[in-house]
Amino acid sequence: MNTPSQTQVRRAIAEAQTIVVKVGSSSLTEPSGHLDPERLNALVAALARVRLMGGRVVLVSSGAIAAGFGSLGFDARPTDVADQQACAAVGQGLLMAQYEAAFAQYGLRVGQILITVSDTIAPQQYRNVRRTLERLLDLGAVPIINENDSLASNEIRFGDNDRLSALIANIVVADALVLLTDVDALYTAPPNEPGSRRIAYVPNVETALERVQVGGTGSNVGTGGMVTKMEAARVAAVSGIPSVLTCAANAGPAMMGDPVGTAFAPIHDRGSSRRLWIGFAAHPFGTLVADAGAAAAVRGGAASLLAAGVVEVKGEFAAGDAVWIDDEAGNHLAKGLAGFDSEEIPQMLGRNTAQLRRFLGEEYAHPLVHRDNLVLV
Ligand SMILES: Nc1ncnc2c1ncn2[C@@H]1O[C@H](COP(=O)(O)OP(=O)(O)O)[C@@H](O)[C@H]1O
Ligand SMILES: N[C@@H](CCC(=O)OP(=O)(O)O)C(=O)O
Repeated sequence: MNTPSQTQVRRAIAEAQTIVVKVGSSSLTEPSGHLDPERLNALVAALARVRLMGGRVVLVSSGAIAAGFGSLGFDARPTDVADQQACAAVGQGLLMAQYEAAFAQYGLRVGQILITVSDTIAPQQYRNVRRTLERLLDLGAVPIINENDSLASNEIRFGDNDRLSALIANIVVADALVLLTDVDALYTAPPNEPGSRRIAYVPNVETALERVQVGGTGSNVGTGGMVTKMEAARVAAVSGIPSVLTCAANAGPAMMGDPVGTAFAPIHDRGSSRRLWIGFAAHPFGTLVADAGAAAAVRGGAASLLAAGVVEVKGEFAAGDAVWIDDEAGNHLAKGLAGFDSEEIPQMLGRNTAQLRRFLGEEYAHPLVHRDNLVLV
């Protein structure tokens, strides 16, 4: 696709019908670990304006842990995972109470959705999340999403909400993603470094990253810093979604297409959101090793992975879990959702569909990974 100009990208954001806005912990709380109602209300005012003008707004809000630790008696954001989960359980309620009251001033309802990575990998859950979000938007409500910190196991937590917001933008087929944080833009290096300069427009986030020095969080409540925000902007860009990164105080102007913060152009046309979700979110639990023929077929982009072309299965997984598809040299070719439990697969390897049907029964006469559930990496 042709690279759009900054003006075109800003205009696309201003005209977005469905918009996903992500706000970080540091933009909603005081360092002491209490919500800052003034900043939260200012953000809600900007979002309500877009909603009342007919836009469909999804808010991905961090801040549960930051809002909870002060009330639970911690002096600072705890580092122990169980402490963080307890703080999130308390803080999420406090956060939603504030949002409910703030949106109610504009006659708007909010709906809370808490998501874990593992909840959203299985096709059934993916469809449920999508359907609930769409119905909330159709009913005029503002969905407010956070990671389900109290349940998510640490190994597969997103941890920050930046990447989650880009995946949500995919799910709701958003026209724009707005990343709000405590710095007004992306800089050529962390803003406290002398000589770092604001970047107003990034036509290709993948190549730009080679020239920008991004660092971790600059606050004591945020997570991920600019690294995960760039990853979110990249996921949005390759999904065909323009994005803008700025500080929460600039939320209104950013959504109006004013030249604030940093705008990122889309770098591909839109793909299937479900496939993108598998590619970006699904955490692989094992590996299917393809022989040369199957590897070539998978690389071609339109083939399912058949048991006849698989030489080895590694790891333990259940049907519906994500797996890597590797070639025999160990290169990752694709990510996909397995059609069978790992323990069922060894007896299927090397057999064609007719043999699977004859020896194992009709229920085994299917691909190990169907092409609809497979994304090249
Ligand atoms: N190149 C960069 N440009 C801008 N900010 C950067 C850069 N590298 C690192 N940062 C840091 O990223 C921080 C924002 O991330 P984070 O603290 O995780 O915020 P949030 O809570 O909003 O997710 C900024 O405050 C800044 O200190
Ligand atoms: N889900 C967590 C998000 C953790 C976090 O701090 O994220 P962020 O501020 O977006 O870097 C919370 O609500 O506290």
